[in-house]
Amino acid sequence: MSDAVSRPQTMAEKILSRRGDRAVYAGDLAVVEVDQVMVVDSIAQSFIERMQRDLAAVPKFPERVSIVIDHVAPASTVSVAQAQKEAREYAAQTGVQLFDVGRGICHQVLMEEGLARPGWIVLGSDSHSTTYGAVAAFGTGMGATDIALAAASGKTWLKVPESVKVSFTGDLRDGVTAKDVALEMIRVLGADGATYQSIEMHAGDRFTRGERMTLANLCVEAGAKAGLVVPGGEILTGYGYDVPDWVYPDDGATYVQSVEIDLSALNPRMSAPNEVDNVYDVAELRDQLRDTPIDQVFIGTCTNGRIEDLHAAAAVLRGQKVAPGTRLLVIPASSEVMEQAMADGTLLTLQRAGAVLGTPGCGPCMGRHQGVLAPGEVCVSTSNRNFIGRMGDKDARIYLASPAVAAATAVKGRVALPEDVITPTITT
Ligand SMILES: CC(C)[C@H](C(=O)O)[C@@H](O)C(=O)O
Ligand code: SF4
Repeated sequence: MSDAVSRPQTMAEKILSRRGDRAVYAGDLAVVEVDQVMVVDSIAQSFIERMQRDLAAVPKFPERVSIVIDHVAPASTVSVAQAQKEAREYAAQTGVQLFDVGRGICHQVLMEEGLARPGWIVLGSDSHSTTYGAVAAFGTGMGATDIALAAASGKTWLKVPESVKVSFTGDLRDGVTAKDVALEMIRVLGADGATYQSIEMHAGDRFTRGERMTLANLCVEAGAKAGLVVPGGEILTGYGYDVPDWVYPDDGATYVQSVEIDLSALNPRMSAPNEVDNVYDVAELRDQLRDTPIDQVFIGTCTNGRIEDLHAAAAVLRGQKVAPGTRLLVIPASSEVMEQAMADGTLLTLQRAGAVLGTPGCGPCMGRHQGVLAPGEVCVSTSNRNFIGRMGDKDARIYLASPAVAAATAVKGRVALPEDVITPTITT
């Protein structure tokens, strides 16, 4: 055991050891305490059924369980409304926390509420729960049964994942964003290139919390179990987090693969249908798609619906108009983001440019409501998935990009770069 304890560990191994009762390494089975269990509306009914019917249990620590009504909010059909009503009643009965219609997308809300913190284990009934890795929390998605077991017992078990080390070097050029980095990372790793692995991202002090969320969010698109960003920058200084010393990976920890991404060499990137790792330079697709009108542009989601994303879009859209024939939907990731964007005039800028604003939540991201696509339609979206049928009809096509590229595309009605819209100011 003492020998085992002294072996260098990755971040995933560190967190799973700390929240369990022994030192664990990739391949071991770990039984760990769970700091937060998050349930989304779409899964709430099966979660409640597992708790009540299968386990005959109540949440062991109600304050460690949250239900978020975000995926289809406000409700679109009677059956959705009924499921949400049951979720509300369940929260009232058991004392678990409820974040109702309009509060926002689960991952954004948990982060804003301080329900994901460095060194924690956060389980969500949603695959993009890797997002919590932005603040060095081991976040991962699980199905209703595992989520219910964790809520009932306060614990979970899992196989400790192997880790992939991704090191970022250099600095981003102007106009290149964390979304471009995330898309490039998924291209390099491949859509199933990190299956059941933890992607450990070494970024130094680069990237804000929101940008780190974008990076960790996309990790599941390489199949990852978790996406952990080594704490630095704003995480140490900006949000009052207590970042424990033990959370950092050890020198000499074991990685299955090490990848280096030179940020200074990156251009704005875009993922073409129908796989997230199908990534090209925007400039290349702009040329290829010169004659393809874009029907819908969607700015929002847990990937890119934060205030900095709306600012980036507004910077391009200020004084411009959305192209005739193109719809621009903007859905802030949370009520907090919406309030900030209201207070600083961002929403007015977007609205004046012709954007349609929606209730904070997932919006049309997974094709359930608020902007689904018709057969043959083409959409540029700031979300994280472009699979066949993801946003509506199976013959619609989805391109994934950063908010600035999405905004430029809305103005041009064709795939475009911000510089196609904004003329650089010449200073003397
Ligand atoms: C509804 C939910 C379970 C789903 C997920 O797991 O990710 C959704 O959020 C998505 O993005 O496809
Ligand atoms: S915004 Fe999209 S990706 Fe994120 S949780 Fe909602 S449906 Fe899933």
